[in-house]
Amino acid sequence: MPPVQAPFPHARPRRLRASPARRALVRENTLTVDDLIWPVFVRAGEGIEEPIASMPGMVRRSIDKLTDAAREAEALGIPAICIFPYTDPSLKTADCAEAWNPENLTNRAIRTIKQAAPNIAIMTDVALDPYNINGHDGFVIDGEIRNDETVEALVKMTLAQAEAGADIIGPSDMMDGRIGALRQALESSGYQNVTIMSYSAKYASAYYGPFRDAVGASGALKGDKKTYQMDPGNSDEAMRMIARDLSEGADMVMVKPGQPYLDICHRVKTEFQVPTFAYQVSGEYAMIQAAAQNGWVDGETVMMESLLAFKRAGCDGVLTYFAPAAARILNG
Ligand SMILES: NCc1[nH]cc(CCC(=O)O)c1CC(=O)O
Repeated sequence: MPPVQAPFPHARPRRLRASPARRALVRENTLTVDDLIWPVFVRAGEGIEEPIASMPGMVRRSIDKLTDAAREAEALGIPAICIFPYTDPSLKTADCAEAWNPENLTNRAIRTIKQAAPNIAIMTDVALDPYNINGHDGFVIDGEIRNDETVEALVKMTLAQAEAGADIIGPSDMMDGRIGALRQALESSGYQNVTIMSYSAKYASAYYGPFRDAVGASGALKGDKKTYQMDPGNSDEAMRMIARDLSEGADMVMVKPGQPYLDICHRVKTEFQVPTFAYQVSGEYAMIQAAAQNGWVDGETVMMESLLAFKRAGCDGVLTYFAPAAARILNG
């Protein structure tokens, strides 16, 4: 039944907007610090915070500095960080062996942060691109992205991350069958409590450009990712990917990018009623920062509005480079 509304002037919708108190009482959705996951970039060295030109305000940190940042995020009440490595080009190979090296940057960062900030959950990225000489998320053999060989490598990568202490595994590779393979490997290796947040509906998007600079993959990438990431024109396909990943053992699902795909977020939550997340990706962040730096928009207000929109669309949380800035505002 549609909501009953008296005719004007008995109904004046503006009455409910007439003061901050009344607006607060009837607000349907709110953003809280509990909704935030902070993606961060780690690099080699010590004492380093290196600015990322295409993501104003974001830096690549050496492990010691990243650990300080994780402690600050924990103190702000941010529930999780997500670690992405900037891999030295000399460590990139066609067989991507660095991806499952127990001593790679990500795994060392996980161990150090676990000690220093035990209450923040650590999420990782599972895909081969930071380690791949050609910048792809999967193995390239004879010019083709190979699915099944890649899944075997992702299993090794995941087990190394779980061993290091990762709480949430984030497969972002879009290979077929990887969720089932990762879940089975985690179960049989004693990691029953490791959570999988699947990048289930990940689109082949130009909004990832600044991220590829941040992890040093832009120069390496040959071609595009359209044979594994989804076509931006598709919506039903996203529902099939979500259903597939849930049936293989994903605990949480993600839509990526975020703001241009809020319709997908809403469909996922409405059709599946499962923990649903969005990734406000690097290009979304860069666009807001660029406009704010030029004085064209009020950066803080646009940031908070963009994050609230994810809640309204039905998301349980959002991966956002704005997490600390938003948390500071929310904490007052
Ligand atoms: N598998 C890699 C990965 N994991 C997260 C992002 C993008 C994040 C962002 O743009 O902020 C990407 C880039 C890509 O698929 O090319």
